[in-house]
Amino acid sequence: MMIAKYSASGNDFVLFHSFIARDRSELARTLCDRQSGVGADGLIVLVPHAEHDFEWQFYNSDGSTAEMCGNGSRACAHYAYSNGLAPANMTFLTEAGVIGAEVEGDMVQSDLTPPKILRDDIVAGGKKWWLLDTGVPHLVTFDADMDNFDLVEARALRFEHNANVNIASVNSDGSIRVRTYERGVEDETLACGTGMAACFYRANREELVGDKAEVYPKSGETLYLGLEEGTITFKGLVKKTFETVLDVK
Ligand SMILES: N[C@H](CCC[C@H](N)C(=O)O)C(=O)O
Repeated sequence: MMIAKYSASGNDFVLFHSFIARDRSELARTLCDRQSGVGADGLIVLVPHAEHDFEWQFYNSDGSTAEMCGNGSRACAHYAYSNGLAPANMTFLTEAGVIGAEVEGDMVQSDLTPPKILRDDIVAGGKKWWLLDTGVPHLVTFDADMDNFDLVEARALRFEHNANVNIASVNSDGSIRVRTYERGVEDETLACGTGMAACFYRANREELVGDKAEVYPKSGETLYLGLEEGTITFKGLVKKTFETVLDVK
């Protein structure tokens, strides 16, 4: 089976397509292992869908499934278009709902599911946190000192709230820096799309930024976020690192 390895702003994925949806949790753990496998933050498998261009199965590197993945959706759209599985402007089904995506060269925009504020009253570690849903759950706090990301504290909050954990800082020019501890990877990743979306949305709701912002994850790449009629648009470059034949199914 041909598999592809992609990086979307540093968040990296193994992808392939299949006619059959099956439990691939064990395969995800095997392929995503950075010592004995290909190495990735997640596995994405595209399968046929009667109404949309395709449906996907998304697995974190620990084999857990997740309803949505912002960076994965951008890599997946590029993979689908490059392999003739979908037009440049496509829709596909995730457990979070239908995602629209548009491919322009290596620049891909995903339209995420409508963001929800689940809680805005959490206090932990002397910080005020919001819990938001941008396809998956995210805790968000603002902290000017981005070096102040305590991964031990983040891990505890991740399990207490079963959510990804983000710290963000709004720059004077309205751009946002974000660091994310990712559920299911159980570590900080170089980028987390739904996490950047959650940080952007809180900053927008608190009038710290307007309806558009550049967001910089740990990888330092530039992502373009927007809020259009209640939908968060998420745009940035993706890179196909390599493709190869592997005995997977
Ligand atoms: N680890 C997340 C899913 C992937 C999210 C992230 N990679 C993104 O780009 O949105 C979770 O289990 O909630």
